[in-house]
Amino acid sequence: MRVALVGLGTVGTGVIRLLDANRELIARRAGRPIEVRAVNARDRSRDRGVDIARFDWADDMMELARRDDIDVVVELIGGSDGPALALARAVLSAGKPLVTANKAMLAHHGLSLAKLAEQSGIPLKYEAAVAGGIPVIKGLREGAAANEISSVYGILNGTCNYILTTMEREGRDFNEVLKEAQELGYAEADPSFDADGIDAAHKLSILASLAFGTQIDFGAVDIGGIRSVSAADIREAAALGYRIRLVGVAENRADGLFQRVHAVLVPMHHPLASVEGSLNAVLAEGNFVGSLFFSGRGAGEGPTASAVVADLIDIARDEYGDPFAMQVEQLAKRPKANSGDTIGRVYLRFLVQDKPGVLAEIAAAMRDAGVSIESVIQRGAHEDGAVLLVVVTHDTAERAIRETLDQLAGSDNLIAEPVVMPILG
Ligand SMILES: NC(=O)C1=CN([C@@H]2O[C@H](COP(=O)(O)OP(=O)(O)OC[C@H]3O[C@@H](n4cnc5c(N)ncnc54)[C@H](O)[C@@H]3O)[C@@H](O)[C@H]2O)C=CC1
Ligand SMILES: N[C@@H](CC=O)C(=O)O
Ligand code: NA
Repeated sequence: MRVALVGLGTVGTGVIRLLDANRELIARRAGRPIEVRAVNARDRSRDRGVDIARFDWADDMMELARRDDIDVVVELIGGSDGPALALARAVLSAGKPLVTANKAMLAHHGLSLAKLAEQSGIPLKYEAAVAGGIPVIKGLREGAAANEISSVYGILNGTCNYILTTMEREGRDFNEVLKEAQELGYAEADPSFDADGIDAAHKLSILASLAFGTQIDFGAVDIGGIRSVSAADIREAAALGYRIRLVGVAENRADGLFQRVHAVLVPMHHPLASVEGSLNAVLAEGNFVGSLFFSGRGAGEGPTASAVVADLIDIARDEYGDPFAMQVEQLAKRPKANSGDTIGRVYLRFLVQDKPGVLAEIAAAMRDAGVSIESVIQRGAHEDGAVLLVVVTHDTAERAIRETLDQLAGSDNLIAEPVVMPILG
């Protein structure tokens, strides 16, 4: 099977290395050899540590869609629109199979691309796009296909998980650890997609569609990131028996689809608490299978290449079906659920003035909103006479937390925006 690779960065070079290293095994498993025939990237001469001189260099990536000597195109450029989308459309319209790791493109255009694939009766495969090397697309699309799935959630961004767990273990600074994650090849070209939760939201919207049989609705994901999580939050959470993780949650609720990415407190005994570094994990609840837990490396060269090549092997074996497990027209359109109804315990961290009446003001705002307090921790002088105040609530509706914060907005006693993190489980 003759492959064209477009994009020769972390993932593209990983695919070349993997196909070189496991050539014989892959040929036996795929039933035929899989070989890279042509490549294209922005820079032809960059030293990538792999020999690309043995492949045809395509000056124009779009020609790859039309070439008779190419059976499959692999898009590893990235970006939701621009050249990646133009290439994907051209490849599928030409009736050629496409493999992509591009979750941004799928979150925005997955359904129209799946329609093109359907029309041509050819595969659109994207295992690498969600949770890197973990076969979660295959797991949900095939393994759990018999189930009604009510929720799917987990750690979907390796960069954020690497940052949070390194900050936790080594007490190091956010920016320094982010730089390291970039050097390790985990981060997106624009790392704010990682830190601000957008990448995890892309993946969550794809997972939700696959799990629930609904249309991808990236615009309906509530998105938060990890920039506001401080070393103090990590310490306070640990003292309370929790770890902080960026988690994406999707639930198929009676009133609609709930999709959210946010930093949460995870109890130490919860399976997500032991997910460290660039590992990802996904949990799903099926009505017959029960709980499923998938874990493995969510980012980086090797794991991502592993998922891309698994897709190529499926195509070589002629094993594929509808990209989102059913025909696009069968996917239901659901409204966004009302998140105000979400019930749970919440961690609130305030940085306040060290003066009488501050605690009373916060407690009054909570009382007025009907929020019941489980515990309060006040840590002496923090910085410049400020005091750190951590409040953990009993089960409470999210709208009551919003009311509390609205009431406190603009208070002279608050030195910084309060940090709010739900407590999982
Ligand atoms: N790095 C990772 O751990 C993972 C990455 N992904 C996805 O895989 C894709 C590739 O990611 P990386 O390899 O990390 O990115 P990268 O930035 O290392 O490589 C991107 C490659 O695309 C090429 N490129 C960019 N714009 C181009 C253009 N206009 N024309 C031709 N070539 C162009 C660059 O020259 C480079 O070779 C992205 O969609 C990313 O979101 C998915 C899972 C994990
Ligand atoms: N930037 C992403 C790469 C994999 O999808 C991440 O950190 O998870
Ligand atoms: Na995957």
